[in-house]
Amino acid sequence: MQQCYGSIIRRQRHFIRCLGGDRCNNSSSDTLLLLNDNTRMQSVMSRSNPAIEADALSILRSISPTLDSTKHKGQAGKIAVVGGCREYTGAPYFSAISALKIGADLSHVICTKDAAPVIKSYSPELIVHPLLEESYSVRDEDRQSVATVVLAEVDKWMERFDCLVIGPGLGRDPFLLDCVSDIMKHARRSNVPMVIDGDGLFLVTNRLDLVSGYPLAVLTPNVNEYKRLVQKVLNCEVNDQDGPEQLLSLASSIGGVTILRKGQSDNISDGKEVRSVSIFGSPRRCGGQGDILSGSVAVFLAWARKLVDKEGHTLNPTMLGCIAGSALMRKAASLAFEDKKRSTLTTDIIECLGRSLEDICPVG
Ligand SMILES: NC(=O)C1=CN([C@@H]2O[C@H](COP(=O)(O)OP(=O)(O)OC[C@H]3O[C@@H](n4cnc5c(N)ncnc54)[C@H](O)[C@@H]3O)[C@@H](O)[C@H]2O)[C@@H](O)CC1
Ligand SMILES: Nc1ncnc2c1ncn2[C@@H]1O[C@H](COP(=O)(O)OP(=O)(O)OP(=O)(O)O)[C@@H](O)[C@H]1O
Ligand SMILES: [Mg+2]
Repeated sequence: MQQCYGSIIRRQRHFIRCLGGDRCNNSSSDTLLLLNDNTRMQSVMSRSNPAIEADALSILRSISPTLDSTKHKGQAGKIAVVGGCREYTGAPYFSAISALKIGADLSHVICTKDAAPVIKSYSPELIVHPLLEESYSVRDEDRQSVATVVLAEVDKWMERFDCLVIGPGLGRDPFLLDCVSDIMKHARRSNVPMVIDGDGLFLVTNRLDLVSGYPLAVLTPNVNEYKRLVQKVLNCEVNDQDGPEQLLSLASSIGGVTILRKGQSDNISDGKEVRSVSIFGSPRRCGGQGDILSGSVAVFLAWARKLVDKEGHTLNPTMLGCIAGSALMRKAASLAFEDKKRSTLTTDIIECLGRSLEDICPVG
């Protein structure tokens, strides 16, 4: 193990030299620190996270489309968030509005009938479909017919979506989750990429067949969601000593889906490679930041799919989408925190998405 870390540390040192950063070796924590051009200290590697740091800013720049007058509405992406129920209306809003603020042309929300008027009232920019139903509003004998209607309505739109986000604020009602399982099967048949988060991960952890072997599926677990996935799929506990190896093995065991494990560093694997994004970030842990991330990954994944052949990237578009989405979310969180400190909220971070993107990838 010691030898293995030695070689990883040598590789990381080489990588840091390639980045042109100043290096200092903090022997007490055994962590390499990089001073970037803003003199922001970034912990790029530690023994608990020996994954290769992605060149996230270059990736973000290379997959963001140019803005020019020849383009028509829709070319920069049409995203749909499947989520929003009686309890949660904030999460799908955060995800869908983030997609728009980053540059998607259209952002839909497919939610329960009760949640729709609330989500519509947050923003006129979102296209809100009051389609889903929870058990309490459907009689047992009507379930089959209601499920058929839900699926038919979503199917009318399916081919128009460049990416679905499944799960922010979806809730865990069994009837609703059955309908969402059907939506996921249809999305898969139509080759529509899916970012799965929040209660979508609760669903998928119990129904791995929904994503297993689908290379356009991205799972974005937080600490709890990751723990449940590891227990279910690998039949063991999370092992942070071998974090990247375990992540790689998890992604490969689910048939090559891409997993973005959120945390102090975001670690990303498609079962073949592991990359980490450690730049920027904020110490504020208010709820809703994962929802911003899901909308952000959906947009960058849609863009990466369109550009990946032209740019000659070696990483697949799901990895690129995760890396870019993570970097942007963390940059926006750091800007919001600079301004709002302890009172930083998710809405403040959303307001910083545009400036963050402009700092990294100016319009021209
Ligand atoms: N403003 C909002 O509307 C927000 C909504 N969120 C949504 O909240 C939901 C839960 O996400 P968390 O990150 O809190 O998930 P976690 O898995 O971290 O859940 C938190 C705790 O609540 C329990 N729990 C939640 N719902 C349960 C249920 N129906 N039955 C039994 N136990 C339940 C979990 O087991 C866990 O102990 C997701 O749909 C998520 O998208 C979050 O994204 C935060 C912001
Ligand atoms: N300790 C940390 N330091 C820096 N950034 C972090 C830390 N933990 C999480 N993040 C960042 O915050 C974002 C959201 O991660 P988090 O774990 O809060 O998701 P979540 O629990 O699903 O959020 P939500 O409340 O939206 O459900 C990720 O992009 C991640 O990079
Ligand atoms: Mg979450």
